[in-house]
Amino acid sequence: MSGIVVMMNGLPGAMGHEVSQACIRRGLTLAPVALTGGGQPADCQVTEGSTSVTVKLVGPDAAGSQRKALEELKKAHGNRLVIIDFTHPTAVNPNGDLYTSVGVTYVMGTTGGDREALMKATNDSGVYAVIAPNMGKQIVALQATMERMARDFPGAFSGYKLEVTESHQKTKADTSGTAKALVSSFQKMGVDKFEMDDIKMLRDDESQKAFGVSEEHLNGHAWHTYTLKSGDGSVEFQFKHNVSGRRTYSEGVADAVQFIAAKCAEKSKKRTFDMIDILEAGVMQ
Ligand SMILES: NC(=O)C1=CN([C@@H]2O[C@H](COP(=O)(O)OP(=O)(O)OC[C@H]3O[C@@H](n4cnc5c(N)ncnc54)[C@H](OP(=O)(O)O)[C@@H]3O)[C@@H](O)[C@H]2O)C=CC1
Ligand SMILES: O=C(O)C1=N[C@H](C(=O)O)C[C@H](O)C1
Repeated sequence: MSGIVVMMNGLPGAMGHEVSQACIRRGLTLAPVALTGGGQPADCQVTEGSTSVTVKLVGPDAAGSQRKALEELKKAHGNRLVIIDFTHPTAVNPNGDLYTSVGVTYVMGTTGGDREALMKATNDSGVYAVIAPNMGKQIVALQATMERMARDFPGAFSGYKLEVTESHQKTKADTSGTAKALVSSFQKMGVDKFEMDDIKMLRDDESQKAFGVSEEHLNGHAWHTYTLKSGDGSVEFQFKHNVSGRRTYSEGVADAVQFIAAKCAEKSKKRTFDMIDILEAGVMQ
């Protein structure tokens, strides 16, 4: 589908910039307005190659201004508009409610919040949406593999003890959504009692460096290690995915935007998707 316009909510944040640039590289049009958090400047500049866009930032302060910005974009671009959200865990549900009540297609990359409530609001509203805690192609493939393993071999790791450590930049507010998704598969494979609160989070420089993260990536990384040990300690499995920087996710977001715009255009009966659906559709670049 051509002529897609994306509204990048969460600019001028780290993912906001990465994703905007990926969308421009993909030939999508970046809307000159975006929703942001409190205390941000009036606008920001996104530059990719020879393209430079000044984006007006609409904060949550002025009542109704964020809704108005969405409604105006919807009026101007109709079904060619796709909203992208990489904001903050506390914004997941209010923003989801805003998108569904205005009736716009959206891609939610932000983690945290009440995921069940987000899914319910989205399914009930009938808007088209992609909701996923990780947009990196290979990590999505690992997630899909673990889901399949859990489906095909439930109990395969029964009696095993699980340990999960995830390290992210210290500004990350929540436990990794990706780690939670993988843990949910391991739980279905029968590991010993493991709660999401048992995920060990590293958020300080010293422990992150000891974990292997380089100085230059302390401000942007996502390192995950999942260790499964048999009851008698004689067998150990380890799964690891270490991402330094954020670029790998942004191409997946552009895939998600193109996928969901096409689903909306063809009036697909299924309306809510995750990244595994997109990987399975064979449209991740
Ligand atoms: N799905 C995926 O593949 C990935 C998901 N993520 C997730 O994306 C999210 C953002 O990460 P990152 O870019 O690193 O974070 P940043 O803190 O760099 O950026 C977040 C931005 O969102 C703004 N913001 C806060 N509240 C709102 C709101 N209500 N509406 C609009 N904007 C708001 C913040 O403004 P202010 O600072 O003023 O609050 C900030 O500019 C996190 O949840 C993270 O886990 C990250 C990488 C990959
Ligand atoms: O905040 C991040 O950086 C990331 N968040 C996502 C998560 O919570 O799993 C994806 C990735 O880990 C990067």
